[in-house]
Amino acid sequence: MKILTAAQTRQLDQATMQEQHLTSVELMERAAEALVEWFCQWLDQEQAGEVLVLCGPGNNGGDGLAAARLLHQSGYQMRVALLPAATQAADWQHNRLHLPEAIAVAEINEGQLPEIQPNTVVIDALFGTGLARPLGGLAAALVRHLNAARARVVSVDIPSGLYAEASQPRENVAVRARHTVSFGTPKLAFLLPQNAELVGEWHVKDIGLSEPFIACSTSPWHYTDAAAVAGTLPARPRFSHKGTFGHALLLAGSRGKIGAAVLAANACLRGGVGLLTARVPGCGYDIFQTSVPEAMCLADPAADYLSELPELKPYQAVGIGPGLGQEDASLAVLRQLLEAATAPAAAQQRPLPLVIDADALNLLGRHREPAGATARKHGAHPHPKEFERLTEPARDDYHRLELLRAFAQRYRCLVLLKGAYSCLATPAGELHFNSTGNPGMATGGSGDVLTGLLLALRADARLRPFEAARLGVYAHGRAGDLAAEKPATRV
Ligand SMILES: NC(=O)C1=CN([C@@H]2O[C@H](COP(=O)(O)OP(=O)(O)OC[C@H]3O[C@@H](n4cnc5c(N)ncnc54)[C@H](O)[C@@H]3O)[C@@H](O)[C@H]2O)[C@H](O)CC1
Ligand SMILES: [K+]
Repeated sequence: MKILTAAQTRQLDQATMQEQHLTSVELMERAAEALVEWFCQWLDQEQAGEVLVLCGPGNNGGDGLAAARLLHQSGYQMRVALLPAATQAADWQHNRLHLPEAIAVAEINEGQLPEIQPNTVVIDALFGTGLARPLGGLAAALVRHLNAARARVVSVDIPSGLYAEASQPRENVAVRARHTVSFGTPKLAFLLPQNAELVGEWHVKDIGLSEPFIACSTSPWHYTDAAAVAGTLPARPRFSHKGTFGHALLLAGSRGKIGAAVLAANACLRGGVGLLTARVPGCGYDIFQTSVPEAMCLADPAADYLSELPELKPYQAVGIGPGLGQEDASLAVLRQLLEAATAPAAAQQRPLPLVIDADALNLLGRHREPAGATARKHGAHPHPKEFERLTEPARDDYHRLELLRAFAQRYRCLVLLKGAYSCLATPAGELHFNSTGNPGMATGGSGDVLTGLLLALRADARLRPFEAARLGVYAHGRAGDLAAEKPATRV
């Protein structure tokens, strides 16, 4: 799914109206209906009590007025407060005229901010994608008043005061919503950790916006949902054999961290790799062979860490990092691997795909390796701290995305920045945010499992690098989501 800018969203509205012969009032009605449908499923009339709708002067406020009417018709007890402005949008005026008289309407002023209790349900329809500048004056005072009340807030389209895709100073005032109900496509702002407390849980409702327009729109931002990965994984042909799916090499483990190698290896096998060989330090040989009997194992001559790179000829992909440790000898192995994988004399028919993670990235960051030499044609997946070690400290989440994008473009590699919405940057400058996964996965070993899964998919020559990476990240999160759905086993 594409993530569009506020400007593109306005064009999308126009295109939808033209294509479907709709008036703007009708499109607003669709948005309000979608919001109300969500609202009614969230809280019934009794649970909601009195619902206060705060309306700004634009179409976001118009959505709020239309929703107030529809909720009133569904039996909710409604109250509306209007933010004064010199002019109001035409569709706002239409919906103001059609607001049932039974709904109490008040105009907000500095000395008389609406009464909001902690149990009040508030629909925030002050500003949406038309926000043109930071909130100030009465609007800012109102939003501060709302936030201080700690009420249950549902923001329409986007929390008022938050820009859809632009960075903004943290001191800017914005609504802190419990839920944000948006239309058509998600906003970039929803996917960034720094906005999590404002956006709350977000929901994107389909209001039938123009598919052809969305398909033609260009955007560097994408949201990987089930539809995006559907059909990516090639079927396993009946006459396939283990060679069909590739032979992967995993370089992992050090004393005390052989578990990381085991986790990555198991994930690689479950990811469907044809053959897996793991190179582990001498101390890990017995542990590994016992824990992962399906894999082959090469013991490194050093007991506690990896010190030698094995022959690479047999492999279609190499993964390095899980539990690798920080020994200089292991950094030397990593350097040899990077050199061998990129050297023109390499025997492979295609550049040897690498999956670089965890301690391997820390090694690169600690030694400030020239990133071009290390990352070219490879896939790396750091978490934010690891990424900063590879680049520079980010001013905020938007800046981090810029750094990520620039890094992937400059060094022509796929880079996955791990987080709640892990972001995969491509050499073409696209950013793909993953939709799956849950906080239960924020635990040691999750990253090792992802490395193993990505390694399996990269070893399968039938998948293109980007497709393999996007699918691996999606499937990893989905596995976590399925696990979270299972009832916990009590011992
Ligand atoms: N396809 C859709 O997603 C649909 C969205 N709809 C809703 O329309 C809004 C966008 O409406 P728009 O009129 O463009 O903008 P706003 O309502 O956000 O605000 C514009 C209004 O506010 C003034 N203004 C802007 N910034 C400030 C500020 N900082 N302080 C004070 N005043 C400000 C500006 O001058 C205008 O007067 C979208 O979010 C959806 O909620 C449609 O309903 C249908 C489809
Ligand atoms: K809003």
